[in-house]
Amino acid sequence: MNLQQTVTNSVRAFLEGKPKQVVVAYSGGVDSHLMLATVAELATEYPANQYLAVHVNHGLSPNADKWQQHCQKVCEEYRFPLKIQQVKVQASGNGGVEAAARKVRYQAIESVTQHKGVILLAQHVQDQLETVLLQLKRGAGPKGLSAMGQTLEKENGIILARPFLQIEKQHILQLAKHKNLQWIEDESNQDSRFDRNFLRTQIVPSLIARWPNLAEAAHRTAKLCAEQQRLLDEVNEQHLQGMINQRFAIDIPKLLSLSQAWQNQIVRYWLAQQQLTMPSYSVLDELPKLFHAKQDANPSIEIDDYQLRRFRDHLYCVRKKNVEVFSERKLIARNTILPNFLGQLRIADNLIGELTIKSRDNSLTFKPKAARHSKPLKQWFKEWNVPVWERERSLVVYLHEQVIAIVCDQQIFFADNVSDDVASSIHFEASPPKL
Ligand SMILES: Nc1ncnc2c1ncn2[C@@H]1O[C@H](COP(=O)(O)OP(=O)(O)OP(=O)(O)O)[C@@H](O)[C@H]1O
Repeated sequence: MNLQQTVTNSVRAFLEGKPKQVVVAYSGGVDSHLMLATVAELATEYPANQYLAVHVNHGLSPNADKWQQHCQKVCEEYRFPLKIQQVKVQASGNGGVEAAARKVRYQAIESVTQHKGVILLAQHVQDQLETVLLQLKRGAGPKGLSAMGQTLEKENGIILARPFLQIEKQHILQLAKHKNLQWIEDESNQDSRFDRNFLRTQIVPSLIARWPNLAEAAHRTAKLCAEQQRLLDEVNEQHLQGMINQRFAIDIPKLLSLSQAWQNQIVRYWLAQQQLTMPSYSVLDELPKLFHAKQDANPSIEIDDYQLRRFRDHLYCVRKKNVEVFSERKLIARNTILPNFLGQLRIADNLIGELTIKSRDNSLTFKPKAARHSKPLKQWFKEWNVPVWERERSLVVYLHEQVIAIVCDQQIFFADNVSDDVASSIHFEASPPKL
């Protein structure tokens, strides 16, 4: 098979099947330009798909606007629809500006991608080698060494795909030159203050000169680690299911009945299920103190933007900024992601624009459906055994001026006077999802 065919086939695999939205993450660099060119060529063969290119303008480089114009020009030539996403990058926490830019970039691209849509990213096998090396530098275990997967279906139903992950950078360059593509060079790629650039410009070339197959070998290691991690996660899942309550809190005595290594495994798996940053091993070492603190103590462990807390022999994970500023919002979309990990509301068309959600008002009296007597909300929380910090996170759903439901802690409660029609038009998915 020649190079052109290899590249075309690697992309084709993601365009086949049921019609879907195909989103090309287009930076203007050579890799994603070749991706765009390949998709543009194949699009006529798969006309039922919906196509879109997205360029994220981070505004970080003095050339950012020129790159944006370049991407607009190229997409016009291909007659390929393009969406420009302007973002603001605020460096904070681990990884500095690079990590912050990556995070907002993915969010910006996903925000224009539909459920079950595929985002095509143009990372290649040398990028994979760099990722494995960066993970080694962090002392990662099998999960980190799994590096980038070829396909990943995210919790929000969006698929991240990397068709070029087994393709050599030099082959991408060769084909791009052959096709006479005009791409931009990001000058910051040469800045070796960034770890990835340091590896790319100063380390990887000499490693590849000595071991030409190293990138492929690293990709194989990543795949093997991902496989091991999947096996481990199957067992983690079984353990976790046997020890979590309705609020996704871990039963501490059950956890402590396992070996230390499994305890660490399960806590890390549990946090990963909630999409939270992984704590370091030194933080995990603090857990026994939390587990064995006096019953009347209120201990907590701080990690980035969340806390681990113990409440009635259960381990809870709580966002530090407990109440996201959220005073009132009219629901104008069929799917609304609620703040504070409360979950997602799905609303039938007839109720869109009619419903409003507001933060909880303490004075509210609410009567859950099927309850016989109306009681203050406070009372319900007590009866449901909702920890104090979680009470702050509930939201009230209004239909016009009437309270019809309360979303609280992985559940939605409808008021008694709500008709079955209205109640069945609102679906609530808890977050994190029940596994
Ligand atoms: N500003 C951006 N807008 C849209 N997609 C982007 C942007 N930056 C990167 N991407 C996507 O993420 C992938 C990985 O990013 P990375 O920074 O490694 O690539 P790059 O070197 O900037 O560009 P390229 O891969 O196009 O040569 C890119 O291949 C591209 O698909």
